[in-house]
Amino acid sequence: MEDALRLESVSKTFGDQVKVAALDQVSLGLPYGTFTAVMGPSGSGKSTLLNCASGLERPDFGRVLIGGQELDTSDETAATRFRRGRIGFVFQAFNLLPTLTVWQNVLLPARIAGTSLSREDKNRARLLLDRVGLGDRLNHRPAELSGGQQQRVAIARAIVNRPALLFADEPTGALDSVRAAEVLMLIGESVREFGQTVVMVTHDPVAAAYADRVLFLADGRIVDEMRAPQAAGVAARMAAFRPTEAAAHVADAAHATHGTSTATSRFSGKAA
Ligand SMILES: Nc1ncnc2c1ncn2[C@@H]1O[C@H](COP(=O)(O)OP(=O)(O)OP(=O)(O)O)[C@@H](O)[C@H]1O
Repeated sequence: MEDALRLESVSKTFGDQVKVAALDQVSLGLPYGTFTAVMGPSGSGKSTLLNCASGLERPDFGRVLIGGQELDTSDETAATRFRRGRIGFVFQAFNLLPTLTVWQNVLLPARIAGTSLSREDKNRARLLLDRVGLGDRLNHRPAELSGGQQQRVAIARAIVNRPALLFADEPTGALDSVRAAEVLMLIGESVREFGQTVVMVTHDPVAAAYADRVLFLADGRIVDEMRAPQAAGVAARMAAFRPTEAAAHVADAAHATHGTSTATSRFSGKAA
């Protein structure tokens, strides 16, 4: 079976005079029903990877295949139609519509796709919103919620609509550790129960440890990976990047308490 997501030698450069290779011939394959975390120092290309993989940004070179089909971003309307129903996003700017209530925001993707959620889906949406602590906020508008609450609405929306591929950029960034753990468990359940494929950018080794696999980026390349990651091992790997970066990520890892690394390094050289 083809992968849920494949990148073949994807490159993306920014800048005119001074060129920055945000992605440098990145190839990867993510099977269906897998949860992958993407980590790396600031500026290593994580967001660019997410943007190119989801068709929000067009690579300069290389191909992106979703469910075996090439994502063609030359026709924006066709690309949008292709993404709809297949791809979900949880980004830092939560993309909630301000005039709609929590409940309407969660149901919106199904309405846009012209399908309606079944009674069972709606029950599940209610349960999910209960589980993320928003069961009593269904009629509130985003402006009446905190940043963390808005983030949880965006995550519930992404899970309820079950896109085959879900891209999440720092989905737990605005949450305290208890809420973050709840959300990450929900994402993990969604991967296992519904075969969703999730790609999550994070700076937090504890969050990354919920994934099946961590990809480490440096200077636009995948320089390492870890399967069945554990927080302490991920934190140690992050600490091996540049000293300035390491300081920030070691701080992140202060609450990374359990386990040891199960790194399967395919690369012997230093990452940065
Ligand atoms: N639109 C843009 N124009 C110019 N340069 C860009 C643009 N987007 C990204 N870059 C550059 O490409 C490189 C990779 O950026 P990217 O945002 O993908 O990194 P990142 O790993 O997500 O960083 P962070 O962890 O700080 O969010 C950086 O050097 C960045 O400055």
